Amino acid sequence: MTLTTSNNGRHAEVAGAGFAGLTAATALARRGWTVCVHEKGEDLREQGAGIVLWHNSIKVLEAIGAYTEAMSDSMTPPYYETRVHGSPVSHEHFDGLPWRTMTRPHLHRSLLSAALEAGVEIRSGSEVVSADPAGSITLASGETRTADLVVGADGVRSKVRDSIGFEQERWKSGDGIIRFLVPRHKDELGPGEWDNVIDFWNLEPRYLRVLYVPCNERELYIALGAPRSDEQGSRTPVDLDLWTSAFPELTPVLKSAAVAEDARYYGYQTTVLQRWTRGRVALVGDSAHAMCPALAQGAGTAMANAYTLAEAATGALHAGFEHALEEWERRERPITDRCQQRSADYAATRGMAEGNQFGPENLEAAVYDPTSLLRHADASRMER
Ligand SMILES: Cc1cc2nc3c(=O)[nH]c(=O)nc-3n(C[C@H](O)[C@H](O)[C@H](O)COP(=O)(O)OP(=O)(O)OC[C@H]3O[C@@H](n4cnc5c(N)ncnc54)[C@H](O)[C@@H]3O)c2cc1C
Ligand SMILES: Cc1ncc(C(=O)O)c(CO)c1O
Repeated sequence: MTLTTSNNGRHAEVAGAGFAGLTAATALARRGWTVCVHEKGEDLREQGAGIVLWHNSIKVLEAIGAYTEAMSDSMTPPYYETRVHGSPVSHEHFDGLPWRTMTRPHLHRSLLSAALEAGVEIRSGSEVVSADPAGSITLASGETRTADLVVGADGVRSKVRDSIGFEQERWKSGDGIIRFLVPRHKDELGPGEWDNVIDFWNLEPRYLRVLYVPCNERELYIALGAPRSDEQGSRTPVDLDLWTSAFPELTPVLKSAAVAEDARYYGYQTTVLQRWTRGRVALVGDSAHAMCPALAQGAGTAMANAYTLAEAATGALHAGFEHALEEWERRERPITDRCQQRSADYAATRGMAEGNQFGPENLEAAVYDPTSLLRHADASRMER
């Protein structure tokens, strides 16, 4: 079934069919835009493991028609637990704030269905090589396509961004992780609260960490953290003896991780741009603000910003279009900047190991509702 929306005469070209690109495309199409998404990969799918979403992106899923599918086959764990050297340090519940865990392929499929239902055209095997702020993109095939709005959602190595020459600072953190989706192994894990998210930290004699995130009854996301400089800890395939000696209680799931194909170590990285927009081009997601995952908000802020971009671009008058994009950045960016900075600080200090870190400041991005028409009025009331 395709939604019937009346065409508003505007056209968008989107680079990248990741979480940010699909969200922007769907939100635009539901507002009457014709939208073409270019994905350089031959397949429309998301690799990688699991993801934690919070209220901000859950609201976006609702607003773009992806909620029902995303909520099926996903879960809200009872608690977000933190343990250091095997001892519990916190059990967080977030006072009823909605949050959800799921696999990345599941989130991607849910967004893809919503995009197709909204009438978005998606071209796979179509790489964007450059963009022009006047409103066009050029593909690897040599074709140039014009648009009222160009969305650069082409990830951390964005060609839309780099072809235009957005000023940016990028840095790598000392830590990183190897991610896996493995079977739950609930029976073999023995008694315990295995439906919780459990962040297992070992800080002595060396930093090794396992973030345990159940995604549904069958699938478990685990992220194995170690410093880049630790050759043994960052090695793939993982060194099973090292990991089971550090986390013996997780032996059944670590055994599955050790035989996974395509395991890869991801070093944390941060990208901060001076501006997210230039002319008719707007960047969303990792192309604009790649962040360390400590607060689990990379995709959440990407989806929130993609949604509000669609809203701002739709409301913009033709003559004031570029100014409207600048205004969008001015309004929406501070929350993402603060979240990104906090995430980088936590990655540097490993401070999440203290537990009980999801207080009001760290949940700022999660609590935000990018779909609320009252949100700016709320924010200005709070500032006063
Ligand atoms: C280890 C780790 C754990 C994380 N955990 C969480 C979490 O729990 N919660 C959370 O919210 N976030 C998390 N994140 C962040 C999240 O994964 C990213 O922020 C999010 O995936 C960014 O989405 P995106 O669409 O901007 O980019 P991407 O997912 O990178 O998508 C970009 C897409 O564009 C395509 N592409 C690239 N170049 C081109 C081109 N030139 N032309 C056409 N297509 C192109 C790519 O193939 C890809 O499909 C985590 C990140 C990491 C590294
Ligand atoms: C949900 C989540 N939180 C925190 C981290 C993190 O590394 O700090 C990661 C990746 O390991 C996550 O996937």
